[in-house]
Amino acid sequence: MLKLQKVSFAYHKEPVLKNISFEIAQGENVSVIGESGCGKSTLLKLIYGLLHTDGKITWKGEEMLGPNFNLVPGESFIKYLAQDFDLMLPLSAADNVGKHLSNFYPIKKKRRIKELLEVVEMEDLADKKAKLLSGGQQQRIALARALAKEPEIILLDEPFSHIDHFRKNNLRRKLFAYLKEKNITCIVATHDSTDALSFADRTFVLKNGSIYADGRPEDLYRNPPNKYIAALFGDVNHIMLKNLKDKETSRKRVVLYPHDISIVKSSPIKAEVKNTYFKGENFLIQAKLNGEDILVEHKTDIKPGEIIALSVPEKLIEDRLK
Ligand SMILES: Nc1ncnc2c1ncn2[C@@H]1O[C@H](COP(=O)(O)OP(=O)(O)OP(=O)(O)O)[C@@H](O)[C@H]1O
Repeated sequence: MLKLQKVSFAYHKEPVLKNISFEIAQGENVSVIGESGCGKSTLLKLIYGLLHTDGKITWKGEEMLGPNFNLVPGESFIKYLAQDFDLMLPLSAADNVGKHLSNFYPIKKKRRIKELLEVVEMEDLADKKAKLLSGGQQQRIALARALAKEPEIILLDEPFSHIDHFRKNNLRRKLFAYLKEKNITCIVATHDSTDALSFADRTFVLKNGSIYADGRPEDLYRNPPNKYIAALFGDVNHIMLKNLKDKETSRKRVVLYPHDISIVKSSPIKAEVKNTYFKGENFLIQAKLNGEDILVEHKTDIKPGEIIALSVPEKLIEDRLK
């Protein structure tokens, strides 16, 4: 188990992380989400041992003492994939992957490099120099290198940020299945809601230097406690209740995703369409509801200027207000 107790950190005066405590089980996949600058990378660097904290970080009961006590910062059983990939550019893709593997068993080493290149779908480019690879290809090689020595914990900072959509989904499925199979504990700092929703066992939301929410991704998505959390998963509305409910007088607002709101034949809730955006399977309709901007998902295009009637299930509103 990875355990953090009262971990705080400041680069200068202002603390970036304040009294963070949590436990992560071996083999668990945790995603860390939060707005840019909230401290996701800093948290990973603290766990890896690049930054010092007065708090306590333990793995399987052993305290990790951090850079003030280790000659070479960074724990050997942890791999940290930073946002800059730190590859050896003159070396080939394969040599980068095998950089930390022992030369004592050359056949074993070759087999391991091949296995890893397959995981990141880079077998065809094994002999190409890293400097000649694209950003996404370099990122995949850096991922393979991080896995090479089978770490006990892997810390991934925006691991798919340079990889195209087409490849990303397949790579994600392969990588996270591989980590589960090997029981490698994984923490992913990400802006990408798919990383958080589809693959994580648990999601931490960071805000103002603290763990603002800690839960199953499904629960955080379905019942977002507030707009900040809902917005991390995509477009979100924060609508005045009185614009949705007759006789409502309070100033309460409710968090609703665009797909929570339906366009119906008739209803007392009327809005004027301002813009329509094609989103593949659906259109995102931007409309004005009593002066408030509202986003609604709909199967077909609707022209600006048209008046639409909207409906939201009562039960959903009640649940979101709880
Ligand atoms: N080396 C540094 N020196 C001083 N301040 C830093 C340093 N690195 C980060 N910071 C500051 O610490 C805060 C947290 O940064 P961090 O990189 O951990 O955030 P993040 O959530 O990972 O951001 P992003 O999502 O944009 O990658 C930011 O305000 C940032 O400006």
